[in-house]
Amino acid sequence: MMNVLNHIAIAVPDMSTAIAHYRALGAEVSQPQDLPDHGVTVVFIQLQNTKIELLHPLGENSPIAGFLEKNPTGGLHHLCFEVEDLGAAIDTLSDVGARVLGNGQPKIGAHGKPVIFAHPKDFHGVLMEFEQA
Ligand SMILES: CC[C@H](C(=O)O)C(=O)SCCNC(=O)CCNC(=O)[C@H](O)C(C)(C)COP(=O)(O)OP(=O)(O)OC[C@H]1O[C@@H](n2cnc3c(N)ncnc32)[C@H](O)[C@@H]1OP(=O)(O)O
Ligand SMILES: [Co+2]
Repeated sequence: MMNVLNHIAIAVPDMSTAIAHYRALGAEVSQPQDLPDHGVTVVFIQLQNTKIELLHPLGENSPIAGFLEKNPTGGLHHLCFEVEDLGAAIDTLSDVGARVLGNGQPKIGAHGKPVIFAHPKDFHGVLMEFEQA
């Protein structure tokens, strides 16, 4: 069901500073992408075996605003796994008692594919994102 780690997401209080840090390390950093439907601006750092997603709040009701209030210098925000069948993943999450966020309906993510999130309190303290492979 899940066998690829698509990205590791980090919430950052200042996107320009974060981009500069990763570029200084020689990382390949994408241009910022506003995702108003998700309340974030994202940047992807391409690695050989996965990606890092830098996240910054966008708009008034960003779902990551609370996280940055609690973690003002930023922090690891979520893991994103690719799954062959997102519908089956939703069913499995329900079977194991994990709440699927956003009324359980997939949304189109930064890669133009459907994604869902499972509540961190139901996954050992880790916010889990699942993206249709
Ligand atoms: C999809 C586009 C893009 C992509 O990759 O394509 C993205 O990844 S967009 C990423 C941004 N979108 C989301 O994160 C959507 C899902 N997230 C949410 O709905 C919220 O962030 C939620 C519900 C997980 C938390 O919201 P909020 O912090 O406002 O709620 P609470 O303060 O009530 O938090 C409840 C409880 O959970 C802890 N928490 C919050 N965020 C995280 C986290 N990222 N990792 C681990 N734990 C988290 C928070 O501290 C609270 O714990 P408590 O012990 O009760 O204080
Ligand atoms: Co993500």
